[in-house]
Amino acid sequence: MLAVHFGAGNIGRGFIGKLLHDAGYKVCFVDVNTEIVDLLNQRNEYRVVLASENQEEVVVKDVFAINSITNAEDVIDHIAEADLVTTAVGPNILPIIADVLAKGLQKRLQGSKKPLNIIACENMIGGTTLLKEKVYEKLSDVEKIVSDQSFGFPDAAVDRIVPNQVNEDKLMVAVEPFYEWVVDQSKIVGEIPKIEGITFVDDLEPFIERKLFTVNTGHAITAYLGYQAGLETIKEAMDNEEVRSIVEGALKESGSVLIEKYQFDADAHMAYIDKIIKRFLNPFISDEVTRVGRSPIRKLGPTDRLISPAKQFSELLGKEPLYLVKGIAAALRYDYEKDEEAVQIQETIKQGGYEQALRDYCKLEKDHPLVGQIIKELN
Ligand SMILES: NC(=O)c1ccc[n+]([C@@H]2O[C@H](COP(=O)([O-])OP(=O)(O)OC[C@H]3O[C@@H](n4cnc5c(N)ncnc54)[C@H](O)[C@@H]3O)[C@@H](O)[C@H]2O)c1
Ligand SMILES: O=P(O)(O)OC[C@@H](O)[C@@H](O)[C@H](O)[C@H](O)CO
Repeated sequence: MLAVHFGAGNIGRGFIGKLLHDAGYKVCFVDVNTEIVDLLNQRNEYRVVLASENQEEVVVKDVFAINSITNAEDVIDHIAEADLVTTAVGPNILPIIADVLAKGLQKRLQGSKKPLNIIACENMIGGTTLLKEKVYEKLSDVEKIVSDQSFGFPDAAVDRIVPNQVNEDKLMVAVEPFYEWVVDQSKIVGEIPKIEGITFVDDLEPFIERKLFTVNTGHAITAYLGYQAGLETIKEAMDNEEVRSIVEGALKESGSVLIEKYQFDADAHMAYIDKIIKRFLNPFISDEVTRVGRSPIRKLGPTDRLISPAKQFSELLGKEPLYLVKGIAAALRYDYEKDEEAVQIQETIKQGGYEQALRDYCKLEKDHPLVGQIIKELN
């Protein structure tokens, strides 16, 4: 069995590639990073180390890689033959890979009639759906009709903290022990792939919102407050009492939305929050606040981890989200100069003030109650 996986980065190698290998797939990584592609082809294996007391290590074998910039035709040929396609490239890159993916699917339609599932493993609501839209923009009307029968585009939620890291062995990747991969079963075509570690569900929405509005809401707020306090890592930020109490407050707020909306058991959800906070405090992981805070325009988007739970708290529960607002304010203050999106937000604020940034990036109009609350917090 062949799996084509776009993105041989932290999650690609440290999580998805490993699970696919364990399930018996030969993994073909597609990336634009020449050094990583060459190393994968020289060794055909890499190490994954668990960031825990025992530092257990496994070797992921039977892998190779293709550079999609210099070797797009090869990527297309492999998609035409693949049994599964997955991605972990980052939400902003999905529209870019859509081109080569569409060409691979077009080629496949000329030959094999084997069904194929494509799963985007990105931190966003509807990642695979977005990828499908971008792919379909490149197909003819007839190809779209055949594709509807042959190709499945299930959305997914993925959870495993894999920090940026510099290791002597450039292919090695250290990952936290915990992981969760949930896939929307209703959109699968053909047989359900047998991959240990994937939970297939009929309704993904509660799972993706629970993950994004707990793990990623808490993570982002820790990062932005930590940055503001001059701290470098997520653990350092969580060790700061003030940061921690704001993060805990924000997770109670997003939690009350999730409990109300999906009828989650309140005690079980509090246990889920506790577990996540412990993961942020993992002493074997050093995760920079600038990685976790990366791309603040994306993170301040209307359906993402900060604005969506705050809006739902305000609109669904009719209350003011005190702690989520503090997190949003910290995100708007994030001025890390090596992050292009942070620089762009600061420029917008300089030109048009906070109201303009809230309108442009968060899609919050002036009369939304959150706008006044966020600006009050910023002032
Ligand atoms: N790291 C984590 O803790 C974590 C956990 C869960 C989900 N995620 C999600 O997984 C995705 C990847 O995150 P990551 O942390 O692995 O990032 P990363 O930067 O380590 O990996 C991304 C990889 O994509 C490659 N890439 C960039 N453009 C490409 C292109 N056009 N074609 C093919 N490959 C391309 C990069 O070279 C890089 O190797 C993101 O959506 C992220 O939100 C990350
Ligand atoms: O990947 P991002 O930029 O959407 O978010 C940064 C981190 O919060 C994220 O990568 C987490 O480590 C991950 O989502 C844990 O499952």
